[in-house]
Amino acid sequence: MSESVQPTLASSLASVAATGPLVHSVTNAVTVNDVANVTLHWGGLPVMADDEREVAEMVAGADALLLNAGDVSERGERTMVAAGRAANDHGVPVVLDPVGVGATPTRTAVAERLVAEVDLAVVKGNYGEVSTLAGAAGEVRGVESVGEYADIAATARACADTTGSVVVASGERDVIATSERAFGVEGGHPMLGRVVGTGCMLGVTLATFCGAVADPLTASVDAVVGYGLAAERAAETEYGGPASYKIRFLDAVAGLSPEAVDADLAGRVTRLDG
Ligand SMILES: Nc1ncnc2c1ncn2[C@@H]1O[C@H](COP(=O)(O)OP(=O)(O)OP(=O)(O)O)[C@@H](O)[C@H]1O
Ligand SMILES: Cc1ncsc1CCO
Repeated sequence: MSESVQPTLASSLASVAATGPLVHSVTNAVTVNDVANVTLHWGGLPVMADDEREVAEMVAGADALLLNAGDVSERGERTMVAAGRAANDHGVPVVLDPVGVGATPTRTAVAERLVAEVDLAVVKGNYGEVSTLAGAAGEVRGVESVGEYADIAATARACADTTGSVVVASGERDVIATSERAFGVEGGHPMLGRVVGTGCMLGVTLATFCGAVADPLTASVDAVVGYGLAAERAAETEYGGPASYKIRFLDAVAGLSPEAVDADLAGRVTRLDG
């Protein structure tokens, strides 16, 4: 049995526009500029503070926190734990992107510590990362998911159970889960898979929506649907390859105003069994 869920993207975009959420990202050096720009293009305000002395002060005034574990270091781990705890103290929603968890024991230990010590609103990973956090067999090489995932819906629900958060599992088809329910989201474009950092940009997109929309599941569904829509609009332009596609994608995000969103997004989000 499956049922459709109607996304509320226009309403969430209007909330982001009205709030202009300050999104504090503790993130990796590879994709930091793309993460900052996509935050701004959604209508949020990016800040990348990552000094251990400053993060608690900065997050106190933020609307959402992204913890992206793409750069593991002892200092980075301490910074993320401090930022996460401060966010919890101030009721600021936290999105965790456990980049590369499962690739090395060190990355896995850092991600597991963050899950244990920080209350998370959303965890976003590719299929391999989500499977690793769920305790299922996941295959992560570097930061890429490489394995076969027969029942990612059930695995994402198990991950939601383990982490106590909404889980977004990215791949050819994104899956969004709580411990009770899982949804599949149609849309997006294969070009996203050819650009480094589209997972990181999805993570901060989730944080931006969480900074303006109170319910993390609603924020996640609308963020993933909006991300996919922007990817499709970018693909309709005349891009020359992955590099220019990324620029078109950022432009498409900036162009997605509430008025510019198709009314009919029905059928994109489907309840999954499992
Ligand atoms: N083949 C595909 N078709 C459609 N969308 C895709 C495809 N591959 C990836 N995507 C989209 O790209 C985005 C990033 O997902 P992906 O699983 O590649 O993240 P990731 O491995 O964490 O990325 P990165 O490490 O480069 O930041 C998601 O929105 C996902 O839906
Ligand atoms: C390639 C890479 N390595 C660490 S973080 C990162 C960015 C994509 O996740």
